[in-house]
Amino acid sequence: MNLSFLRLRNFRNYSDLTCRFSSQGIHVLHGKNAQGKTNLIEAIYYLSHLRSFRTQNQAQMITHGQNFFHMDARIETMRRKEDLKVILMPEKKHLYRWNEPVKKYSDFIGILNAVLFCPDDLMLFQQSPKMRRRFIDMELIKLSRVYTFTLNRYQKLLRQRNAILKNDRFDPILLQTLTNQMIKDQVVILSQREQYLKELMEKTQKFYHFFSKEKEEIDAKYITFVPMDENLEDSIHQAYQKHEKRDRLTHQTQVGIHKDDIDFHMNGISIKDIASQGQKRSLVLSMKLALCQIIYEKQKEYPVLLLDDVFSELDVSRSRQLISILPESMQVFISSTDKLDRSLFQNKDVRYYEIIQGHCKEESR
Ligand SMILES: Nc1ncnc2c1ncn2[C@@H]1O[C@H](COP(=O)(O)OP(=O)(O)OP(=O)(O)O)[C@@H](O)[C@H]1O
Repeated sequence: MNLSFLRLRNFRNYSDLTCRFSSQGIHVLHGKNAQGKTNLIEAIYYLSHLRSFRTQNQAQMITHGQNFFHMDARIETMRRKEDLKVILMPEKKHLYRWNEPVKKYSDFIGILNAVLFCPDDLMLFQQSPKMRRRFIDMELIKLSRVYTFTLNRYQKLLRQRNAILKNDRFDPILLQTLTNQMIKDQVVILSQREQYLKELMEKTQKFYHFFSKEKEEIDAKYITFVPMDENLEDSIHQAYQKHEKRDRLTHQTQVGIHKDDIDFHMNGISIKDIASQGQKRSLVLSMKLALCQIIYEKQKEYPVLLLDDVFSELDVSRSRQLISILPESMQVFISSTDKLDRSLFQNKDVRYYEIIQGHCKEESR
């Protein structure tokens, strides 16, 4: 999969930018600080996820003094071409595929499948459990329609259940009906989350060893409120029965997958307590490469890989290792303040784009 064309209007410091990219190879976006390199990476990420990795407030992405942004993109996959358009106004978002409006975000997310590494990813281990659940959900949403549907329904039911619990004179039959559906949904969500994490970590471990040459055992445990075994559904039922009194007292659903967490560990010790910044960086990069591999195995083509400022803290040997394991057929965007010497890329196909104050100029090869 690749992004072959991008036009941005009123997006951050790009008033009107048109770019064409080759279908594979490494695209180096280089330039001084505050010129718009990360803004460009953010725009591509946004087209894939309909959210930014830098802000919750999407209106911040609209150029100061304007009241909308406009993105047009051409995505090419092995099977088809896609024309995508997003128009964002402070209160509204309009999505189009081949100029036809797209009503549901879930029908748009993942048409462009982009995987991002950015320096803030290193916070994953320190952040709240919510961010670690999101780390899994963001990818499963793109990989499985059943997961997306089930997770959306679960979240809706959870809101309804909490609303019912806030009313002292609620209908117990309605509460039980909602609870039963939530239990079934959690069986699906838990199974998919656990399976995905297992696959991700198996692949991560291999990348980590190759990439960093370190011998540590890397793993992750999915932490939930019930044992993950063949009696999963019964165990969830029992947990809900056990907590029903507390749920009523606190007017909140006390147990469920909305409280789960992931414990990443190295040689059996929690990453947040033991790993150096360099080890965390190698690990997160390995997870991103593992994810690209999972996507390739499921969809028979690589996602677009976005590496924001990846080399600033990597030593030369790790930088070379990283470049050497990037698959030839994957389209990669790398932002950097340095122009990154061609020799770093060995024999890889590399193109340079200079970013200066919201303009992007491809350099002749
Ligand atoms: N909504 C906006 N409207 C106009 N300009 C904006 C907006 N948001 C950010 N900018 C501008 O974008 C620039 C920052 O761009 P970006 O974060 O892409 O920098 P960068 O090239 O990645 O720099 P660095 O190497 O320092 O990370 C700043 O000049 C900032 O003022």
